[in-house]
Amino acid sequence: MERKVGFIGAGNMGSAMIGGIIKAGFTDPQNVSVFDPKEDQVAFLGDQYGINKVDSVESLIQDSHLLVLAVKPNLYPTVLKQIKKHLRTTHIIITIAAGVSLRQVEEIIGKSYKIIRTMPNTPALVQQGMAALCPNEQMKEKDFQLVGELFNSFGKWEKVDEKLIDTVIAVSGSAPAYVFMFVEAMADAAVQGGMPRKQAYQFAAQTIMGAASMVMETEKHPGELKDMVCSPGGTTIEAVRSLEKSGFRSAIIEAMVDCMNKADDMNAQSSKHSSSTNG
Ligand SMILES: NC(=O)C1=CN([C@@H]2O[C@H](COP(=O)(O)OP(=O)(O)OC[C@H]3O[C@@H](n4cnc5c(N)ncnc54)[C@H](OP(=O)(O)O)[C@@H]3O)[C@@H](O)[C@H]2O)C=CC1
Ligand SMILES: O=C(O)[C@@H]1CCC=N1
Repeated sequence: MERKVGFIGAGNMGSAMIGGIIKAGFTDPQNVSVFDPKEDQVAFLGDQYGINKVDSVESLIQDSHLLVLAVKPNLYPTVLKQIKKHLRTTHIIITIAAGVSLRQVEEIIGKSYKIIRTMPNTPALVQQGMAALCPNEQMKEKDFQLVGELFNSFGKWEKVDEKLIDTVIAVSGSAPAYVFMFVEAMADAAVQGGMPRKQAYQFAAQTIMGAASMVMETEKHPGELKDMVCSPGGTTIEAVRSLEKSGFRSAIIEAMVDCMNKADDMNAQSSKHSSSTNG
């Protein structure tokens, strides 16, 4: 029972987690259940991974130990109210939504449940995810270890204080989108230089993956790694000069600050909503 995982919602993020979990063999596919009103999506996941398709949230809860709430943040209050009456205190409730705090979840279902707020990202699909985990007080060490193992199956994770979660959203949850834009822009330029587009994506993506691996494996300062590419009077320093002129770093920093501010606005919105619906 311990490794039975139920997904309420299996859109972009839920299905990425499911893909990683099955590929890593965290549990048998028959131990993963999914409930989502999108029938074609559920059928696709069932065919692709051999997981259980269930037609009610009640049976999913009944048959799962780990419950992943993979619906949009605005649906959290509705879904939490719906599942509340079926929950057992042994369940581990895993939240993944931007802007929904542990406190807000506890305000709806009560404080006696094991809840862990997490922030995954879509590279989970290829087992290269990065996630943050913030457990509530009911989570015991063995519960936390189990969730850690679940998240290990689709990438890396760090335990963080919940007050850092908006920063996590900016630096990893939302960040794959900016990296995909970077790949696209690099490929566009390579196409402009005459390279076929498909080949351009390979060159751009492998270069980003290689550079990221150098940061992780050498533990050298990224500035030093950049300097190692810049030959005096060479090509790279021309590109670096051009990027600095266009405000490349500032554009990234500003984008991430906007991302954090948006997450903070979402926190405020959902907090207003939960206090208005809970008296
Ligand atoms: N996408 C990402 O990269 C990341 C997303 N997240 C978080 O993950 C959560 C889901 O986001 P994402 O996967 O992008 O969203 P999606 O819209 O792709 O997926 C949500 C899924 O939930 C379904 N759904 C709607 N209502 C219910 C319900 N009552 N019960 C079960 N399923 C339901 C939706 O169906 P329908 O479309 O028919 O409504 C949809 O298939 C959000 O809270 C988001 O903050 C966190 C990190 C990264
Ligand atoms: O865009 C969003 O709100 C979600 C949260 C992190 C990634 N996607």
